[in-house]
Formats: sequence, structure tokens, C-alpha cells
Amino acid sequence: MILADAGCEVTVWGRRQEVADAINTTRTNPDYLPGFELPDGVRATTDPAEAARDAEFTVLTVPSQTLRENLADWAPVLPSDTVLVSLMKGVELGTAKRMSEVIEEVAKAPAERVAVVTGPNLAKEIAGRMPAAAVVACRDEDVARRLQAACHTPYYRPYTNTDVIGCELGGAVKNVIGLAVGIADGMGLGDNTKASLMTRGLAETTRLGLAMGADPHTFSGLAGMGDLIATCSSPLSRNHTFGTNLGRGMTLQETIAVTKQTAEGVKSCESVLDLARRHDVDMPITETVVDIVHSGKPPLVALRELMSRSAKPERR
Ligand SMILES: NC(=O)C1=CN([C@@H]2O[C@H](COP(=O)(O)OP(=O)(O)OC[C@H]3O[C@@H](n4cnc5c(N)ncnc54)[C@H](O)[C@@H]3O)[C@@H](O)[C@H]2O)C=CC1
Ligand SMILES: O=C(CO)COP(=O)(O)O
Repeated sequence: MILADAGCEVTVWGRRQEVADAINTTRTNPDYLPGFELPDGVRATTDPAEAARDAEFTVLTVPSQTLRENLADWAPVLPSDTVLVSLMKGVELGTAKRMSEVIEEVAKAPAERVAVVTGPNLAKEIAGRMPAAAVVACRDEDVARRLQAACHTPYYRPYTNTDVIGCELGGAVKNVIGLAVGIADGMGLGDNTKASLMTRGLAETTRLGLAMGADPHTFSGLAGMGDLIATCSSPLSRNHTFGTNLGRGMTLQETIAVTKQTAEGVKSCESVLDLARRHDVDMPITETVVDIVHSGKPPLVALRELMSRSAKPERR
């Protein structure tokens, strides 16, 4: 929708014929965003070759853990000069790779042809054309500028950045912190708890980023602080909602059953922790989320443990 509103011709690929038909005939996606009309510049198809034909930009947005498999199917039909754009906010389980790394590997694309768009961009608000800012990151600043121009609209204001690592980490780890804040909200805790988790969550994200070569300033920008605020404060956030259900006492299976859309942090908390261990970085909130979500540790016990860690200076 953003690209079409900015004047691009857009072809959306989807798996199900009925969804593609609904987009082409009713100009809506009734399953995911009912009531929002898509611009005329958007067409849908189930044929990846048709979607990718002559594409200047190929925007990739499937659940992170399915990217490798999907992209392997699409790679043969991608134009050799297309810029591959990731909207995904996850880290691959098993390899601990960021989405841009998976793209480079599977599509055999140089980093200069891989970009990331991220920031506080809750889908439903974007669909309502409510004003939002974002970050367009690419190692090649000229490519970032081209993509910035391709998606700049009166309601969508993208800024460029060349720190792809920081932008991707900001997006992936805020989902984990969003789960933690949701759990705290579900337990009936207050705004001090929320602010403390967000701030210390950003501190551990920045620590990981520094160890991985990211620019620490990225984390106080839209890809870090901005997205963290949106996810941790909005009832629209799937990660926040998922955490709230857990904090209210639902089991993991019950929570998964009531979650209709992708809450990336549920899987990526494990791959973020893997990444932290590979880089020898302490991420206590992420570790706590993994314990609650995947080891069934009761939130109250986990909270007590988190609060009784040894006392430290704020900055290490
Ligand atoms: N929804 C949001 O507000 C935002 C989402 N994102 C990111 O976008 C990415 C995708 O999430 P959403 O679109 O929001 O999730 P979603 O759950 O709303 O939609 C996922 C889409 O992927 C399809 N899908 C599921 N499994 C698939 C598979 N194995 N192969 C191909 N397609 C599959 C589904 O049919 C659905 O169309 C995530 O990484 C998320 O973090 C980023 C910014 C905002
Ligand atoms: O990334 C998002 C907003 O920028 C969406 O957050 P959720 O995946 O938690 O809904």
C-alpha cells in the first residue's frame, strides 16, 4: 500500500488463490486487514515469477523462520539486479542469522543489494494511513536513498541508515522485550515495571549490538527506541498481547491457540539468546523470557530471580 501510494506499481505474491482474488476484485485483504481499501496500483498473484518480473525492489515479508525455505523457491525467478528488502523482525533459529544474512546467503546477493525497512510500523495503523516514521537501512547509502524515495508518502516518512545490523537487532529484540512487558502487564504490574523493562531491555539490545558491530546510536532511533515504544505500549502488538496472555496465566499452548498472527519474539527469543551466547553478552531479560515461554518457569518466580540479580552500575 505504501509503495503504491508513493507511485510504484506493486505486485503482491500470496500462497492462496482466494486471497489474491479478493485483493484483485475487492481491493481488500479480508482475512488480515478487513475494511482497508488497497490502492489501484496493487495487484496480487500466486505466481512468484509474475510477482518478481522486472521488480526494482522485492519486498520480503513472511514469518522469519520460513524465509529460508520460501526464498530458496523464489531465488531462481528474481531479477539479477533487484534490491531485496526485508520487513521481517526475527533471527533464524539454529543459525542465529539475521534476515539480511539469510537473504544474502540464499539469494546469493551482495550486501549492497539487501535492505531493511523497520521502525514503529504497526500494520493496522499503517493501513489506516496514520502518520509514521521508519528507517530504510542498506550498506549502500544510494540504494537506501532510492528505496526511501520509493516509499515516501504524506503519511510515511522513511529515514536512511547504513547500520543494517543495528536496525535488524532493534526490530528482533524489541519483540522479546514486548513479550516481557506483556507478561508484566498480564501480571497486573505497573508502569514503573514497564519503563524499567523497556529501558533495561534497550540496554541489553545495545550491548548485543555493540558486540556485533552495530552503531549504538541506532538503538536510540526509530529502529530501537521507536519500535520498542510502539510494541510495548500498543494493544495492536501481537508480541505484547502474547505476553499479556501468558502473564494472565494462560499456558503456552493456550496462548498459541488464541494467537492468530505471527508473534516473532516467541521463536526469536531463543535465537536472540543464542546470538547473545555466541557473542558472550549478558541478556537477562531475554533469558527470562525464554525461561517463561519455553521452560514453563512461572512468571512470578522468574520476576523474583530477575530482581535479585547482583547489584551493578547502570553502564558497564
Ligand atoms: N504486522 C506488523 O505490524 C508488522 C510486522 N512486521 C514483520 O513482518 C513479518 C511478517 O509478519 P506479519 O505479516 O505481520 O505476520 P502475519 O501473521 O500477519 O502474516 C503472515 C503472512 O505470512 C503467511 N505465511 C505464514 N506461513 C508462511 C509460510 N510458511 N510460507 C509463506 N507464507 C507464510 C501467512 O499466510 C500470512 O499471509 C514479521 O517478521 C513481522 O515481525 C514488521 C513490522 C510491522
Ligand atoms: O513490529 C511491529 C511494529 O513495528 C509489530 O509488532 P508485533 O509483531 O508485536 O505486532
